[in-house]
Amino acid sequence: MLQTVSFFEVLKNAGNILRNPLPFHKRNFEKHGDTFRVNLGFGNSVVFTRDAGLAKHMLQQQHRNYHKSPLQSKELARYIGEGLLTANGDKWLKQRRLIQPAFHKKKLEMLISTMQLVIEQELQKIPNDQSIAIYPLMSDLAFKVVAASLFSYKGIDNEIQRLQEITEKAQKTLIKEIRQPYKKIWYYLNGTVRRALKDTKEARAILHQLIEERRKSEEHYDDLLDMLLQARYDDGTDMDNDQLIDEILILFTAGHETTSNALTFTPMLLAQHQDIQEKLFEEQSALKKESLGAMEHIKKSEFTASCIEEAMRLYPPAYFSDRVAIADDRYNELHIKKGTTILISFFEIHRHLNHWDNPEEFNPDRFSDTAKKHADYYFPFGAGPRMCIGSNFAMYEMIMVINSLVSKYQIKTNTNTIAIQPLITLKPKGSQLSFHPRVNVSI
Ligand code: HEM
Repeated sequence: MLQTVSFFEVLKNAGNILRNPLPFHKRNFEKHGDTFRVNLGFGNSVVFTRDAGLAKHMLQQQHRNYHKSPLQSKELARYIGEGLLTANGDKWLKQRRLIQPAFHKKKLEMLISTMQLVIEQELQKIPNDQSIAIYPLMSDLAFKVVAASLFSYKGIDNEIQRLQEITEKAQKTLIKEIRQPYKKIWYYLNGTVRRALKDTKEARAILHQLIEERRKSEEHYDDLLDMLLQARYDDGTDMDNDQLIDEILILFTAGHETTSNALTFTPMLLAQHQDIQEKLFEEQSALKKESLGAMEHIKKSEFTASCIEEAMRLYPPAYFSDRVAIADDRYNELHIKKGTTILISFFEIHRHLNHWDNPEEFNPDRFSDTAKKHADYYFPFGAGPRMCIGSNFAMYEMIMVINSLVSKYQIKTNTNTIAIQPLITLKPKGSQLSFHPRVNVSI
């Protein structure tokens, strides 16, 4: 029988939970163990877990018995449609089979030069020797990398800019609705939701036009859009424009904020750990001498990968996920009734004393051999068949960004703490850093 946090306890802490639910989660895990129930009143409850075995059970071994909760399959789907991230069951499987090949490592290699170009352009916006908020810069960079990988965008900067504004606005509106459910009706009445949905229609119209132009074009771009247009279902048919637009909006949403969060937390941690930053710089200086091709360079940037992996352990951008049991199930002694919603805290699993020595410490060497050795309790990209389709894409992009930053600059900070904002993703709160050019570095 699971221990339960009462509805009274939830109400008493409502203000704090709204601001940052993580201390409430931690307190209750410490008090009630790795899995407990939270009573949400009116007959509703959610089970919280930081049991890595239960997480794998739901995401991997018994994944067919667990669907995404209405938070993703309904609320998020209202803005970005029904596709990879938001669909369940057969529809999800059909889309995953179709889209997966476009994210295969070999295909991604074709995107590397486009990604590198955008990254270099965006990083040029960093002023020397001044304190700047790095998050907005990384947010633009991450959006543009996905957009350029999809559309190779030449001459459509305005359209891409508008798509970014709309994607970001839809996410903000959804956060408001979720975090302040009692104001939900107000957001409908005062037009906030209507405006966001109207903008979404505009985004769909822009994408429709871009897709139609590409369908008519004789040129090959070898970008993600070409790959998605060429993809065929088992019966030989292709995606219609509506489905393609859903999937593109999903790639924008799933690949944008998560990546910008990790690309902010990693330099912040490096700024606070100068010795680790120096080790990274040395790895890069040595690799430069080898004059490798871009892909080979990424693959050999092992310490960079370890730093990013360790940053995502401490600050997983997707810090939780949830599933609903669609039939009764059992995990060890735990009976899981049909309809139970279970929230998995990746944040807590990544800091669990059973799995990590000194979990609060930033120590990239934990990942020195291979991240696979932690695969049973390390889930930055989820696990099982619904694991992030963009994990390689994201790792390549992040390695290129961090390599470029550390090779050119010494990154510094005035603070030894990192403040967080847990919203749909785990975002940094404040991201001031200063970038000091390294002397005698050829770039
Ligand atoms: C650091 C960056 C990223 C992180 C931490 C991340 C994390 C995750 C996680 C944890 C999931 C699984 C969610 C669940 O099971 O409930 C997921 C799914 C997904 N991610 Fe990512 N992601 C990142 C970047 C990307 C990028 C760059 C793309 C695409 C360009 C992408 C596209 C997707 C899609 C489409 C799904 C849904 C897959 C499915 O359900 O089949 N992600 N991501």
